[in-house]
Amino acid sequence: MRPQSYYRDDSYDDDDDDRDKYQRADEPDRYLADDYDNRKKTTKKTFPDCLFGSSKAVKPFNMQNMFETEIRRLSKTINTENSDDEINDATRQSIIAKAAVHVSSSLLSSLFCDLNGTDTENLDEFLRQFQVPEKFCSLHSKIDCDAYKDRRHISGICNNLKNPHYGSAGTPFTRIKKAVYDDGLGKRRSKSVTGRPLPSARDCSLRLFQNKQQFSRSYTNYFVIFGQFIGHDMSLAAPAKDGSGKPIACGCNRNDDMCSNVKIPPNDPWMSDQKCMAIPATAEAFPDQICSLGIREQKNDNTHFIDLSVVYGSSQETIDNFREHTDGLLIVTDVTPYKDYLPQQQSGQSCVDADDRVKCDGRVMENLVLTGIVTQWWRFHNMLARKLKELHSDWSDDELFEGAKKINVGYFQKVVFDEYLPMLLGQELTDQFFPDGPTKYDPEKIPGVWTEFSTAAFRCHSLVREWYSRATPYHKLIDQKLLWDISLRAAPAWDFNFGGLDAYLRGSVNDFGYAWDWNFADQIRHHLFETNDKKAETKRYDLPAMNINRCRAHGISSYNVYREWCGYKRAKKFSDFSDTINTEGIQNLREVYDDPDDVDLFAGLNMEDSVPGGLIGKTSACIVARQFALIQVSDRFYYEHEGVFTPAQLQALKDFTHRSFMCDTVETYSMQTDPYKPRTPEGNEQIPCTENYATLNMEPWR
Ligand code: HEM
Ligand SMILES: [Ca+2]
Repeated sequence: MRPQSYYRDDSYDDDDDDRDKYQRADEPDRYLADDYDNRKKTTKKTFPDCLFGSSKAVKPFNMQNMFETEIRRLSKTINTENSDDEINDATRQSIIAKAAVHVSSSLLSSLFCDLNGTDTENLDEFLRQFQVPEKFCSLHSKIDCDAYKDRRHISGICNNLKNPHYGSAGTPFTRIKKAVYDDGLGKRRSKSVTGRPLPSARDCSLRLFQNKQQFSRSYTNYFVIFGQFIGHDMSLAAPAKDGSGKPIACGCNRNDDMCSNVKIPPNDPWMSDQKCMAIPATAEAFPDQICSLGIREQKNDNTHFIDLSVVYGSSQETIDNFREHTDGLLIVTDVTPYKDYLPQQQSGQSCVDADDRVKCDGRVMENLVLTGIVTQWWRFHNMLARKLKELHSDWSDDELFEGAKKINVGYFQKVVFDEYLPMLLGQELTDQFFPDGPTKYDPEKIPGVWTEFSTAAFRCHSLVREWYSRATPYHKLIDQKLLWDISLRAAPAWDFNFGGLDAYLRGSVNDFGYAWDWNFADQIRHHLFETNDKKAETKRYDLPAMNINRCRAHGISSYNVYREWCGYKRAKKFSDFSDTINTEGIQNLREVYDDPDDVDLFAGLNMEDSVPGGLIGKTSACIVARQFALIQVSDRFYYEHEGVFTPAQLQALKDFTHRSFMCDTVETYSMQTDPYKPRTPEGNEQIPCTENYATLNMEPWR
């Protein structure tokens, strides 16, 4: 039995004409960006009367003035709040981004007189006509890319020589479809197309999702967490910061656009002891990569490229802290006789289980398998730097560092594009989106990570399992831990009696992942980051609910819109979903949502059947395939694009097998040929690392 509604007791049987009952015939369909695009072509821009000639209208309009006044106002508030703190660059940036949003709103209120009731669909178009003055937006600044002609900049700038900022860290997520917000500007989508409130994201999660612990026999947990690692390379939604640059502390009573809290419905069987999940909003950003005004967008703190941001960071400051500054090496923690660990962070938050000396990177230590994967690429960097040093004893620290980084990123891209993606998408979609291997670099393409990709399509959270095995170097099972035991916790990594950190990596190539469906592990749906602290307002989180909530906060259109973008018909009634969702899934959706156009993207995607031959839902696969194709063609340094590697170097990267990489970077006696796939007695058996092993052939780099 699926749980009943915990939130809305007025849930009613859907009959497929509900939409018409609640929506006036002449009412614009606010949620359909495609319709918007079509209308735009045919209708002329019309603004309310009061735009011109009204006493309220600002005319002539001086953007620079409005900006300066707004920034002065905001800085003043900050100065009085934090008289001791220096205003640093990040703070200035955040003031300016805020000012942009404020100026947008005040400009709009004066031009449109009254935002309520205006045709909000035109706002974005209108605002985009104005550029933020140059001195307020660093993206205008001229950059000398000469030094980066043949190596990547740490922040991703100069990857595109024509538009140096494209794809760099701190630029906004781009979008497939125009944002839909309640007020047209940035307020989280909260209403059904019928006008009634949408159910709370937690309510959706409770009623839509289950936990049947369905395993997939086709991939390992290592494959699953590798996906998390890739996602974290491309995307880091910047958390909103307060005036002094500190992360926002959200409480359940706070109800402004800095927090995206999720309400807990009454009678929630798991969370009745908390009122909400308090969640900081994503920091706002200029709407495009050229500083126009416009409606709210979200900031990506990582480079959008696939360039191992999780390993090297996205800023000079970060990487400088982690470099040894001799021989191109990264700092490590020596745990002889085992392979090196990541360096100990000097500052930041403590891990949950540790005293104040052990700092925890919330992202790297999200789970210890992920920590292990980051460690593997860290170790590999140092292996490469040492090998390059053997070949080029005269190279400087910088040359060795950049050389090793380039090979590391190149090999990572090989694994992502040649191994991970074909398996995730299936051969059919891979052939469709990557027909002749990599396409030529195209500087006109904006290498943007789409908010729909990072907030929904690539949040493969239904694959996340409950229990995590530890295994010996001979792959004998030691024991299993709940996600909770290895999430933001350092101690198990130091537990060398049970194999230390690498025990989890070894376990992950033996464990299956969960299947793509609407089953989510209780560990992430009811117990994520659970704390025993009685005083904590948020005692635990629900990850699928957070995903749904994030979709709404990021102004993401409904699932229906993306179905259509992927070539399926836009559903007018729930049963029209039947080409992507089975009967039971459709029934689930019908019980929760008023209208097919209400279905949140994340929810819709996780009700879907998998793409034939692939491992994730049909629409997700379509979005993911297109996203990776876009990132590939807009990445000047993509490993097969001209000039990055010589043909012999490329061949060496291709010949270096994933299994040998595992043998090089994991403390293990043996490994299966394809670590993404479960070991089988024949075809994918685990064989000793001493057999059929060949490390990366460095001759072409001599
Ligand atoms: C143990 C497993 C995992 C945990 C505990 C976890 C947890 C989280 C959390 C807490 C967030 C932020 C949610 C929010 O505030 O909106 C997040 C975001 C995300 N997750 Fe996961 N995740 C896991 C596995 C995965 C996997 C397997 C994938 C993909 C293959 C994935 C892809 C993503 C992506 C793309 C984001 C957005 C990142 C951003 O833009 O900041 N995650 N995850
Ligand atoms: Ca990146």
